[in-house]
Amino acid sequence: MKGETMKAYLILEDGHIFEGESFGSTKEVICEFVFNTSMTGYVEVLTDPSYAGQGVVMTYPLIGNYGVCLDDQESSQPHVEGFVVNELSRKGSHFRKHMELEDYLIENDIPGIQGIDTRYLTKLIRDKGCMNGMITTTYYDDRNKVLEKIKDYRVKGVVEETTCQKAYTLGNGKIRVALYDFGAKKNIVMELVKRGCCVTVYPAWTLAEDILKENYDGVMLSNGPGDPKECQAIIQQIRILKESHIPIFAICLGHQLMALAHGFETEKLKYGHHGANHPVKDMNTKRVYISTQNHNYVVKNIDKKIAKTWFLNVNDNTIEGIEYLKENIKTVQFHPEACAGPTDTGYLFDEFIEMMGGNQNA
Ligand SMILES: NC(=O)CC[C@H](N)C(=O)O
Repeated sequence: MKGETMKAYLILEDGHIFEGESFGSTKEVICEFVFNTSMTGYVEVLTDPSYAGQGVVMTYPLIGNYGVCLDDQESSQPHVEGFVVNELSRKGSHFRKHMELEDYLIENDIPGIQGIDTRYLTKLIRDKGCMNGMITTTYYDDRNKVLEKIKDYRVKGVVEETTCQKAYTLGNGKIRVALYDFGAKKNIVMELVKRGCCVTVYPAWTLAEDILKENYDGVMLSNGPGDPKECQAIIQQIRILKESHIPIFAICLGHQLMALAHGFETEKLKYGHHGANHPVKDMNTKRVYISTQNHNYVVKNIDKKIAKTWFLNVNDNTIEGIEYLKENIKTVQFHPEACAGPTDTGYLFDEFIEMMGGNQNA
């Protein structure tokens, strides 16, 4: 409750218990915890649908200091299940601020816990891998009972939860793009609209034939939450799309699903990449860009007869982008639409425009 301090606990599946102070909603949640290394952009983090099923630990120690500007939301509401910070700034200061972070979390029923040694917690997740956990204001005498529940938790069915319910169109440019929404961030649409596109956003369960019959200039596959291998029905539709030779650009979950549609494999990383400071190398030009990332899974291997690695992660050499050799398809694991975050790779949207034949009016 706002104004009052109430104890809260973060209980991890390995038995670690952190005591802190509750903020935002006081409801109890169980989710998978990951850490995010961004120094700013907590509103964008909270509202990135790819976090559905996950709780986020911010490594930057002071969160909330510029409040919440609703225009910064990446979707209509937060998708993070729980929020862990070292110190919550109760009073934010910014000329664009609509409300305090705490009020925003109360309004959206998202529990937060502050006063946590997030440096220790991050090291723990880095050493042991991302873990399930619970945020609760209840003190449990019998921890074993809740530990069972915590361990049993799985991130599941989250694309269905975050995709739009009905198709809608934004922008009135000449280039017509269909965007498959697996839990899309708003800024993907905005980057396309800015470049003269008219974007129709489709629910994740849309059939490829319904998109193909509209004769779009290109298709975008969005980011989204969960394990890409869960999305078998979508992968089937992507196979149909790619057979049609329509230009396709994909980001994050879309990139993983396109790889699976080609018979490549994905795997889960130990603690994923979540932050606005991940260096990626363009293997064609050997240039390094700083990118924003939020993923737990990666494409493990590609068939060199079908595709080549386009980007590599400079920290751990994982695949960050794929170019398909004989198809008009390019995909990236990171977020060129990042907002807030580095905009270094925004030019990839220009490349997509080129893939669709260019824009005379741009
Ligand atoms: N941002 C995304 O699209 C994330 C993709 C996928 N859910 C992962 O964790 O790897």
